[in-house]
Amino acid sequence: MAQYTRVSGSVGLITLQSPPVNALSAAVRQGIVDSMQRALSEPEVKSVVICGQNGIFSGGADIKEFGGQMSGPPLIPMIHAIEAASKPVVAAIEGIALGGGLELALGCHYRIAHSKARVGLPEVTLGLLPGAGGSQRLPRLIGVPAALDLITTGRYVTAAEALKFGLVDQITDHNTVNVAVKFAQRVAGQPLDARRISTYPCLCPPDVDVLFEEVMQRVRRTARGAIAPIACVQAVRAAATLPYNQGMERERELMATLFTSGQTRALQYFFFAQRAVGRWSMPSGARWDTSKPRPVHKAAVIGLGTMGRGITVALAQAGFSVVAVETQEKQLMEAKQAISGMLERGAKRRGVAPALDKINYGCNIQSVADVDLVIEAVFEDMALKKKVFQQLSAVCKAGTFLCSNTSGLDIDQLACQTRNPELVVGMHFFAPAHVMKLLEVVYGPKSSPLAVATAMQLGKKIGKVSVAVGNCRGFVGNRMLKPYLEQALFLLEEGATPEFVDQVLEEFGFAMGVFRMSDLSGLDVGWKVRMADGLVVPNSTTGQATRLRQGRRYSPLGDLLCEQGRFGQKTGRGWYQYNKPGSQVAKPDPWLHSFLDEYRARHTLVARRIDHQEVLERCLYSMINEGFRILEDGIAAGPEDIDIIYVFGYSWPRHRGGPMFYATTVGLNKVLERLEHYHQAHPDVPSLQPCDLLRKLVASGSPPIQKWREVIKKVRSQL
Ligand SMILES: C[C@H](O)[C@H](C)C(=O)SCCNC(=O)CCNC(=O)[C@H](O)C(C)(C)COP(=O)([O-])OP(=O)([O-])OC[C@H]1O[C@@H](n2cnc3c(N)ncnc32)[C@H](O)[C@@H]1OP(=O)([O-])[O-]
Repeated sequence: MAQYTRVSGSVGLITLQSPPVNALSAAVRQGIVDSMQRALSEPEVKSVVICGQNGIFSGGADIKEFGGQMSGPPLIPMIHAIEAASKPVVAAIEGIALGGGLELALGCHYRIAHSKARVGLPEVTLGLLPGAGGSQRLPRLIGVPAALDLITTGRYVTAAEALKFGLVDQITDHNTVNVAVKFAQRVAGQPLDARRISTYPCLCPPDVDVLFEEVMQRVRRTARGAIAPIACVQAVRAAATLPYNQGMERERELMATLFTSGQTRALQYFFFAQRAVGRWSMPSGARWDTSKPRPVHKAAVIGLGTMGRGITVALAQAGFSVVAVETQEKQLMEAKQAISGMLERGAKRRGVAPALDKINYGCNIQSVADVDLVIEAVFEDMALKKKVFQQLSAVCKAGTFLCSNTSGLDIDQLACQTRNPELVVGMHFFAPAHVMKLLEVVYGPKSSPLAVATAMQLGKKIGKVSVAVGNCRGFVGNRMLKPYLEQALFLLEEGATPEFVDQVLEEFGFAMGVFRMSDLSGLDVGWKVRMADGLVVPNSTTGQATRLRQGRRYSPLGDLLCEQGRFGQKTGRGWYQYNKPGSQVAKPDPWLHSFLDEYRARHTLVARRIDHQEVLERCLYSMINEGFRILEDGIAAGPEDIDIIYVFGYSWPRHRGGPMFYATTVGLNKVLERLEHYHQAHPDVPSLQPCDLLRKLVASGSPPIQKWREVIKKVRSQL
């Protein structure tokens, strides 16, 4: 709701009251309409101030209302009435003014912001556009180029930048509401026509058509199939080319298209999923709100290879003191240089001083004796990691948390090497560790809720989206990646090419198809894991046996490439060819096509035409099926955990919500039916055999994804 009070005798103060972010729900909108009527009707009131409770102006329209029937006064006429008001209305912006919240402020005649406030129109991140006049008023106020930037990116701007844009009229370090009330008293009675933004001409730079073309090309290139960024450009173009009312009509049309699109539903689901993963729980019943973390002031990183360096930078940039240990002297010197460079570049981008003094380097593990938490990032070898955990357990002070950055090895085996296995968890970062947002926090059977809570909080403090998952081979992300990669290889055996498979997956929205991604991360990484698992039969040339492992279909294609030193970008040859080792531009390789033809001939495989649908269904449904197995095993507490992991860690297109949400858009019964179809065709591929949980969800009428946790709980209780 919104509270109306009269202050300083002549100022009507309207306070938005809907914690935690004063979202413009139906009740808040009704409160604003009622309060404005009172303010305009009371003769003593000469001007009005709108502010938000709890130091927050407004987080915008109430996203929770989008799924249902909209009720209460609509936003657009409410804002029009404020703009048309006969008394000056001043917005007092504290904390944040986002989306509809900023659009409300743009309807006011003046905007006063606190120096720490941030404003923005992030609707595009929800698959929408500023649909309450923002796409028409903002270009008129700050110009087309700046408006295009803010609306197509959804980025927030600081109060200082907003003042520079002319988006706010004044910023203050003092109590913003008091400053706004004084300001409102000062402007009372002054003419307002020149303060009604909708009446402003939309000033365009001379090359405006070129600008729109450039922005549209950039947006189309980076959108990866998302429709909202394109609609945002079209809406601003309407502001630049049409009178205000016609522009508003165009905004309404575009918004209506987006509002009913599957993409905004996926992005709204994703918005709340991002918040849901913070409310973690473990099968033991331990939860985020019952497990208090222990503060970490000083951390250590053991092993300064690529991952160790990124983790050290992430910790130092977040203000933690870090002891960075690398036993190899030469590696240590190279790491020191690399880390300093990453810190300096990062600091330059953010306009702050590099946190070089936060790090103490050493080559002796003794130097971590007094830290609160250690992250081990040595080579992905169990024997080596066990040795490190034994050393750490002997060296570290009592109570030190021991964490491993392993990407899939057994956390419990590492915990058993220590005096306090309850203080051991996995902290699985994604490369580059100082850039990628995702962190899988992996708990083993002995991990304590205290250790999980501490790792989750540390993840949040270093700017990561942390997801708590159980201990199993590959955890969640890499476990689901296995059937996805497997199907891609089988499709090559049956007639597809890497280019075609990648094209289908990139059109679906992945930043990189499976084969380009494999070349980037290095084919030898998986090869070494398969060798350790005894799956690789060197120099396997012909015969069915080479394509079966324990009765399961297996494709040795990746092994055969590695045996020829084709590790991907790092060797200049992989599934694609590259100009030279390390270059990133993938080009189709005729050698690989003839290699595939010979391989099929050797294994009496007849290539057949494979279409888009089959590539998508086999690669994605096998991954989704593994997702259901993970939920059934309790390794992930809910579908949101899996979807957040895949969007932030594996470039699953955000506008498709994530693998599990995508399954709901296809229809669980369709996913089940197609898996059954493919499993029938490939009975020696267990990852295509539909998971029981999927069958149970379909049998119970395919409940909405928000209801799956209840079904999972019931299914697991029957296990
Ligand atoms: C017409 C108009 O053009 C269009 C159509 C629109 O206006 S579309 C809407 C445009 N607005 C946005 O995109 C801003 C979305 N919000 C945020 O970016 C962030 O929330 C935040 C404001 C920067 C605060 O971050 P935080 O980290 O301090 O807390 P939090 O955990 O994120 O949020 C705290 C709690 O508030 C809930 N919440 C936040 N914003 C909300 C919103 N706009 N509607 C409903 N709930 C919201 C959130 O789910 C969480 O709930 P719970 O999990 O505790 O139950």
